[in-house]
Amino acid sequence: MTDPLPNAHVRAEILVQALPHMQRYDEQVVVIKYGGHAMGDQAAAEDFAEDVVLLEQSGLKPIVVHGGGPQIGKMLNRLGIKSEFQAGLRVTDEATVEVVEMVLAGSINKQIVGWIGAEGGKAVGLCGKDGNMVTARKATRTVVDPDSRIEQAIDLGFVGEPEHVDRSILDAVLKAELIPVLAPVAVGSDGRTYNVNADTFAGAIAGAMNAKRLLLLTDVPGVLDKTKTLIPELTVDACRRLIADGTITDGMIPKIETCIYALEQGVEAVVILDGKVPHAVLLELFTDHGAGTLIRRG
Ligand SMILES: Nc1ncnc2c1ncn2[C@@H]1O[C@H](COP(=O)(O)OP(=O)(O)O)[C@@H](O)[C@H]1O
Ligand SMILES: CC(=O)N[C@@H](CCC(=O)OP(=O)(O)O)C(=O)O
Repeated sequence: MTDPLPNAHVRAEILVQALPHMQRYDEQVVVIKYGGHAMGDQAAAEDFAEDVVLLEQSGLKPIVVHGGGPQIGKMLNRLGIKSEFQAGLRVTDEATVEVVEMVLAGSINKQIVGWIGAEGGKAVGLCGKDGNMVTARKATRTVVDPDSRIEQAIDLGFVGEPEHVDRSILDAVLKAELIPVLAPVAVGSDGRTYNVNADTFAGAIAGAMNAKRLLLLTDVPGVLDKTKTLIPELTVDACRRLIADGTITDGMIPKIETCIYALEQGVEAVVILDGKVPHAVLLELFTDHGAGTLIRRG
């Protein structure tokens, strides 16, 4: 007979092991970045919301930062606007930034707030523009022309890089025992809206909040080697070698750059893990074996 409630069993088993781990995290901030790919699975999304509520009830201070790349892509497609990426970032013109804000700070943000509410938690959905929480400068990138090998600057439009995080709003929200859910949209010194990569945004939040852990939930088990086997633990130096030899590519590059930045800012450890695994967050924080790839300084 099939188990009618397999995830409830997973959760119960995890909770038996959880107590000593909970003490380790007491009152500590944990930033959880929930990627757009991980969000696609409704059952896993509900488990995710349940985990976030349980963390808050256990005395931790979870902060959720969400992405929504695939969902933005779908909406742009419906509106007949072409998606273009350069160096892993969405080239964001006036029309695109409007859609990005609508999808991220509008529908996805409120959907996650709703999931957490349905699990008995109280979440507050914000973006970086609220109270000038996250200010951004225009992102600059260069690409090397494959034929001439000449480096060229590329204009990404309204793509931002976090410049300053004002933690006072987040402190107030956490003090009120509410769960912040943040969309990676920021404001520039020119008052314009900037689209920030969600991993980068999560790293800036984790750094500013002196988070104990930054968890990056994606759609792969963690960092994989050339044979597609999970690497359970990596140092910063090892990550740099894997980027240089082409093992780490595409969307995993901004994730690793975020990990390195967060560790430099004092975050104790960063974990990249599969958000589609039932109760991935609880497994990582509250069991001995953890999940995904743990990245430490060194
Ligand atoms: N070495 C690697 N290990 C795991 N994933 C990798 C690696 N190199 C590149 N990737 C790619 O990075 C993707 C995760 O980044 P991304 O698609 O941006 O996720 P998200 O939407 O969760 O932010 C994986 O689905 C995979 O295709
Ligand atoms: C500048 C830039 O690329 N911004 C991203 C923001 C969303 C994001 O990062 O979502 P995921 O985490 O699901 O990939 C974008 O427009 O797709």
